[in-house]
Amino acid sequence: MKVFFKLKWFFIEKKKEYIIGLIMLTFVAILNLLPPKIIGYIIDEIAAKHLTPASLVKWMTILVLVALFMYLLRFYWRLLIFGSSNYLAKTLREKLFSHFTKLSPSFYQSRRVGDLMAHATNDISAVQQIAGVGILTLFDSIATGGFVILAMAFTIDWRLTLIALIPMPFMALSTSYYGKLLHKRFGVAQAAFSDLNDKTQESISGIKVIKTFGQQKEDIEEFKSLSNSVVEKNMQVAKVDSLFDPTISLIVGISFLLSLAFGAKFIVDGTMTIGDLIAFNTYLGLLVWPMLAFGMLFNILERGSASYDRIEELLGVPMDIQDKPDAIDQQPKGDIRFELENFTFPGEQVSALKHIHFELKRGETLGIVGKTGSGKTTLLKLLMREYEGYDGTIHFGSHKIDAYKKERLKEAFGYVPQDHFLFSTTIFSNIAFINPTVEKEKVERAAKIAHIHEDILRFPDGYETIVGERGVSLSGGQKQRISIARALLLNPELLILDDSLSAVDAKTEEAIITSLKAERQHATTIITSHRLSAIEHADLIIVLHEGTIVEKGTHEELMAKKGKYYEMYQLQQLEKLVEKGGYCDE
Ligand SMILES: Nc1ncnc2c1ncn2[C@@H]1O[C@H](COP(=O)(O)OP(=O)(O)OP(=O)(O)O)[C@@H](O)[C@H]1O
Repeated sequence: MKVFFKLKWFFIEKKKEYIIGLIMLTFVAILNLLPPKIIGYIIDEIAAKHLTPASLVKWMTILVLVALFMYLLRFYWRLLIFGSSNYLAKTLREKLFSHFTKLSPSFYQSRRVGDLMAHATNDISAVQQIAGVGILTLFDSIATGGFVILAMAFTIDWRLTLIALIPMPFMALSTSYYGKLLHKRFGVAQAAFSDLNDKTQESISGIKVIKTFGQQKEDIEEFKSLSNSVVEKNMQVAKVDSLFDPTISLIVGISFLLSLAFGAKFIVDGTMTIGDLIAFNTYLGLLVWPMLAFGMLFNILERGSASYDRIEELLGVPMDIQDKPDAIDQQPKGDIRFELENFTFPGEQVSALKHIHFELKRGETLGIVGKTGSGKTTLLKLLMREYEGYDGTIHFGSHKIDAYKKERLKEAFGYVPQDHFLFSTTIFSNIAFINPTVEKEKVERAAKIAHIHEDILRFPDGYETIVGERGVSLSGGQKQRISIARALLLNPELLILDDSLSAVDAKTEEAIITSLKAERQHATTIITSHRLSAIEHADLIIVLHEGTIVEKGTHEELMAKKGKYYEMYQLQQLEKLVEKGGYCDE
């Protein structure tokens, strides 16, 4: 029942609908009492040979009118109560989705997508049940059941009512026991469903890899085994679920038996009429649903409460990085200054970055090179404030990055990540992602700087060509260049290319870099790369090794130093030479 209290905010919001709906349900419950009473009365009239055709027509008309009125009331309460429960599902879904969009990368690293999807579907529908069927069963088990019992006791016979109610405590005990069992098994079934969801999501996303390695059969087997596990766990739920109805029917049957035996005795004693016994038994029949509802209520509340707790737990996951109360509502502009002593990822022992000190003037280009795992992306993530908790400071313009509102800070970046992502929509919409109504000329201009315009014109529908699963397949280099165009469209204060030229050939790389230099003379650019040709032109180059800067300077300075950069340069020249078959055209 505590879950109703937890959902107080929703019931208050929808109080009008629930109050009107429950008033209608009360009317239905009261009107429900009339037919048995009328039928009992008619039978007694028949037995006493008092029934006239006129009174029969009168009672029949009343019965029909009662039925019609109940029909209308039942339609409207369903509309109000079940309609509101849909609204609860919609509100929770939106809250959850909006919260998901604000959570940090570390949250997504620790949670499985399949799990999150299961929460957003199964758990929400279990909570929705509380506000719909849950309210109905609560009302029916207490009010409808209560009215029927009162009608039996006060309008027919209180002795027989007490006798017929003897088996009831057993029902309360068994439903509560089944409820607990169900809660446990439902949790297990839910976990199995999450695993299956996860597997499906992973298999569909990784279908190319699965096919390439010819692992379809193994994948299908694994899927089958998870699917079987879901069925098996749900069977365990169904077993308990299936015990509910027979148990309740058995208890109701005992009630009928008792009422028939003792009712017959009371008729023989002359303390009860046949009509009364028939009316009593009809009431007892009306009691079956409230009793079933009582059992269902436990079930719905157990499931819904566990689901609501899980949803609340997710909604309670704090956004890792929050704005300060006096955060600056202004987009940062200007020089970038790193004075970072140490950064370690949450839960890790070893530092990912140490002693990172450099300054980049507005409009300059920074090149970051280093072996894989040397900390290039981590440095960028800190600059974009995806992680905090480091020793030192990072300035952007005249303030530290954490002094700005996060939204405003983000606006300053045009970030092209290593693992670029294109949506299954048109090329135009992919580039115009941040501003779908932008003019075509601007999109084309960005595409020209990223040297993808010509490629796009060659596609069947030009900029309207659909990419991804529903459309054309693009090469890695084309995808990278579309991602670059997307970032360029923002005309960002700081453009970040995180190894974003790795899949384009050397000539295209050079052309892109030349256009970027010409277009972005007054804005800052950071390029990380394994290939030195991508950063050779930079105003400042830093060489990272095991999370720390081992060299920094311009290309010429670093070459003159004959250190790590020089070694990398020589090695890459040699590689180029080998690729060309041993001839150097310089
Ligand atoms: N979220 C994380 N949690 C813990 N460790 C991480 C996390 N992200 C990266 N690391 C670790 O930090 C180190 C630096 O990783 P980073 O991605 O910055 O390297 P990189 O230089 O960008 O490599 P690459 O060139 O392969 O992209 C690596 O050892 C990596 O395993």
